[in-house]
Amino acid sequence: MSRSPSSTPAGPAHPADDPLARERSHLSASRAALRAMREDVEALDISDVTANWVNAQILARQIDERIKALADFEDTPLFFGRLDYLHAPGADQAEGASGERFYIGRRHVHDAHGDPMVIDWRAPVSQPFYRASRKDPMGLVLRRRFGYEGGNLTAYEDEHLSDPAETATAGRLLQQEIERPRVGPMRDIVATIQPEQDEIVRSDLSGTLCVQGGPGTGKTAVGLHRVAYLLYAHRERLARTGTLVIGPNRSFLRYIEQVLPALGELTVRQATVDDLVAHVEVRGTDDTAAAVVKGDARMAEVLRRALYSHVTMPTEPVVVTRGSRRWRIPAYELEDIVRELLDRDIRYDAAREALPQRIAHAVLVRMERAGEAPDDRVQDAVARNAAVKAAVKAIWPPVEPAKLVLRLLTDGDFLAEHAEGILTEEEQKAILWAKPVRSVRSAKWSAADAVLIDEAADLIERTPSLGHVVLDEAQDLSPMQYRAVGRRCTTGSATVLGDLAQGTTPWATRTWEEALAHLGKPDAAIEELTAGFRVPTDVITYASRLLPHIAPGLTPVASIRENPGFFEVRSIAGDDGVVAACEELLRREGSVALIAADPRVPALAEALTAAGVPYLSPGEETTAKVRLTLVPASLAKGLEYDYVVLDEPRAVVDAEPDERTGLRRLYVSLTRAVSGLIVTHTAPLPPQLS
Ligand SMILES: Nc1ncnc2c1ncn2[C@@H]1O[C@H](COP(=O)(O)OP(=O)(O)OP(=O)(O)O)[C@@H](O)[C@H]1O
Repeated sequence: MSRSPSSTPAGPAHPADDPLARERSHLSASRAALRAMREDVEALDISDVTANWVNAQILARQIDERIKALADFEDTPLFFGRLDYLHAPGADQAEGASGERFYIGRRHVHDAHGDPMVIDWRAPVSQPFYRASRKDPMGLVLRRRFGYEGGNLTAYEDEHLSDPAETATAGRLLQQEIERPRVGPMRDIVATIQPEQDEIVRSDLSGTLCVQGGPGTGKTAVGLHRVAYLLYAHRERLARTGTLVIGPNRSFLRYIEQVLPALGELTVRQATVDDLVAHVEVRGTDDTAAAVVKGDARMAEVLRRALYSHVTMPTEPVVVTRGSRRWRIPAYELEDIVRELLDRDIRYDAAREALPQRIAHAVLVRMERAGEAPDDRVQDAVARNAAVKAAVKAIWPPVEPAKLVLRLLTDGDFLAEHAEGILTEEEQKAILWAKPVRSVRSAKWSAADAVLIDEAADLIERTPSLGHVVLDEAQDLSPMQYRAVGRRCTTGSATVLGDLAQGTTPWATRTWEEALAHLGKPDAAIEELTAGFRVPTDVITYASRLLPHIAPGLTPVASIRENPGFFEVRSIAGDDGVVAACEELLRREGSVALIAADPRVPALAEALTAAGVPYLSPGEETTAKVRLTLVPASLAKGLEYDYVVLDEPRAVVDAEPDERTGLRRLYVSLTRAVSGLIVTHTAPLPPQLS
């Protein structure tokens, strides 16, 4: 590997001989070209091309979005790499096939002649930037990485991939990028995606992929870059069908929300599972026993049975009077029609809508036999006939999903009838509401109830499917929640990201195979990421002591950070010691979190306030003045900070209903720090840590 003079600006006297100066001039030229591209769009006059106001609005919005997508952010490098190919890549390559040298960046930039100045990192021609190796140079002679300070290009680093004399070393620029202190929300990793991550990012849209990875292995980053990649590779299809990123809670979504826009993707919806199933207002909570039963996949069958119990076999004939004639469809024939509809794989409402037409058809057959020649209009009229309507209402009445669930949860006999042989009596008792509830509106629905309503709604009417769904922190979902996500990608695919060791719900996934089956994607490939980009070696080694107790069989994360970080377990006398540890870490650069068991948070908030140390809540953006976030352990998942003070491990474990969940919560809390961790305690540490 050869290196530039790093950040020393001094170079040869003539800029033309100085490679760094040449690269800088390509950067300025690319910036100018991007500006010109933006100005071209801004100058578009649409007054002549749009016939009406609505079209003009749509076009204006598209132009607006395009202008936004063409923005040049001063401190974001426009390109971060360069590839010199031995030969021009095949003439069939989509972008820039004519040249042998390509600059790789966040977006495509071309000059006034349409020749590429910067190639989108997602283009096929860019792939060797992430994948080429000495073993397989992929046609490259040179891979160059650029170092920036703010928006200024200050360094570069070369790999001559086909030069046998050059030895492979971990690049310093790459390492620097990985070790950069964290400030504010999550940022993209587009300049440093690693080969095993790139394989996930670029894997095909058609298949579902599940990624098991320990803390800080880049699952979230990979999932977000995968969306950006898929939107590039399948722009039209996904614009039609839509993409969705699902995260565990609001603060997590706020933490990741800027990554996709920074990659130029402004249209991806980000939501929690609760958002997806928000059919009712959630104001209640379940005890664990109830939540476990409600989240169990067997509930789907209970709901199905309860719904279809509304279908009543006809006992009376339908008699349709038209003019002077009466047409009679006997009960046994109606029954055949109903049975045939029940056997078909269609939703409850689709069958309900088909029923009047089927009955009308039976009437028409009789009319024809009697020598009449009825047409489609007659069939429609018969289907709307009062007698037919009344029969349909009696046989296949409309059902409201929330009312169905309400009845199951409040009417013990109704529940018993449909849960017979599926749920035990005890399980039924666990989910029955103690007090009667009058209406859907007055019910205190829980999050698990909303998922049941979503299941019922889907039994009645098919939920539309998106093109691709990324499901992060997937290990925590209940089987019923997996089903809710799965029905949103029945005709699309999913990327499932998670860590079995970080499962902290009572229903947390035991195996990915099981989870994928509930999701409806049993054939998904399962990949594992084990290189850790976040947590320093000493810290991850300490946290990994818990692995045999929380997820035996999982591979511990191997930290690839060179910076050894800073790690201390400190016995203290009281909350003053916690505040002191925070103040100590605040003297360093970067973000600081105080993570504590949820019940400890109020006392610590008071201690910080008393000491005059300002702090934020998770999801609030840090400022130069306030860099400390007080994080309840229950919200720490998925987040990261430069420095962490972890308060009282024993309390973190004890705050959970059982020890294994407690230890998993502790594992999550211990693995949030990038540069350093202080564990403070007054009580003895959990023995599993020793
Ligand atoms: N290839 C990479 N280059 C630079 N930074 C990376 C790379 N991959 C991951 N990171 C960084 O490592 C940190 C951890 O990544 P991320 O949050 O995606 O991990 P995770 O596996 O989702 O962790 P957790 O299980 O704790 O949620 C992030 O700051 C991310 O930007």
